[in-house]
Amino acid sequence: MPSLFQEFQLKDVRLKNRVGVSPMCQYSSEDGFPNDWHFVHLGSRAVGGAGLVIVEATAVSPEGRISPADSGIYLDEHVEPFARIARFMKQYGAVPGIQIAHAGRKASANKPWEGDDHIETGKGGWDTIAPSAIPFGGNLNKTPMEMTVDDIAGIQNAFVAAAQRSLAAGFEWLELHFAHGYLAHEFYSPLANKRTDRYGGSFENRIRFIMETFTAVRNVWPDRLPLTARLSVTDWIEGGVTVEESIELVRRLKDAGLDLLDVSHGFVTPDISQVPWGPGFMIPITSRIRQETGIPTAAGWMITDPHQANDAIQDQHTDMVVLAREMLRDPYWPYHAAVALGVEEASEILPIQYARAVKAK
Ligand SMILES: CC(=O)[C@H]1CCCN(Cc2ccccc2)C1
Repeated sequence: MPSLFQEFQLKDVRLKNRVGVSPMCQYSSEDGFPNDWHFVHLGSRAVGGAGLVIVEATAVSPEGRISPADSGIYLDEHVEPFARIARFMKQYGAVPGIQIAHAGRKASANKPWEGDDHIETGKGGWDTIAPSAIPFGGNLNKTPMEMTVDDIAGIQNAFVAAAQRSLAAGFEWLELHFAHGYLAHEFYSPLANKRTDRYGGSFENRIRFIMETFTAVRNVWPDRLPLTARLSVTDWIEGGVTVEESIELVRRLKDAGLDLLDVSHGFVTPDISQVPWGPGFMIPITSRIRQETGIPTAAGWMITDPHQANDAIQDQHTDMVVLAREMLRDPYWPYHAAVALGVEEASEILPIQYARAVKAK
């Protein structure tokens, strides 16, 4: 069986293959509620054969949404609509996952197709918060309010409550969003964090928010279920976070109970000129982190080809892959990959309703 289609056991959860659907913002909610769009968008990727489907960045508080249309799990009423989606995904063989997030200074923005820019406070937007009163820049140029230590504790409590609601909704895989220039990454990166208290300055201080938040969530998330994190392991920019620092952070998260790292990069400033874009460009860095920390990994970014994905796993560079845009192009990518890799009975990746018919020539 090709490596891509071998099962993957993580704690008490077993993925039927190594293909994950990356969390992808849909900007399609009202007051955070998932709806028929999310049910079809996520359900169809479970039907298409992915071993893991992760729900988009779901806000732990209303002001933690990137846009007013982001999904959220900051209300108890959010649980049941998400539970319906998680049940369906599980019924069709995908492990139901969810990413919980706070957008920090990148919050209060328009949808990408409506400008991707900040919305003025009082005109549909809201005041943003961050470790320091430093704007992201570009079209997200609102200056955030510097968080007090009480604000920090409040957001950490919101992450804990969001984790508890995620469990109640039936999710079995939780990913903390520590990447892409959102709140946790803003604390981690010297490019965004100029604090002079115990949450800023030294490496120890800059990782404090991440370590405290992770530990608080670990304490409420069952040990038998994977607790994972997506981390921007490099800012690519002088003065930003480095892979070397991130290896030390990952070691500490692993010691604190991290079960897998979803390796990502960048986006703490508008400058993406240093990013070495290209097919699978994050696989070598993922491999290094996996090697040097021993943490199971998910590799993402510009992975599109079945052989490319299979080789990354076969060659021990990562435990699994997470696909985003490729899954938008083709929800049935896992089935097509199985055919491409010569998996016997590839049609059985699909639900019973389809399998025989799909096999027939
Ligand atoms: C929530 C999150 O992490 C998402 C939001 C949308 C942009 N994503 C990052 C991204 C940037 C440029 C091209 C593709 C993807 C990050």
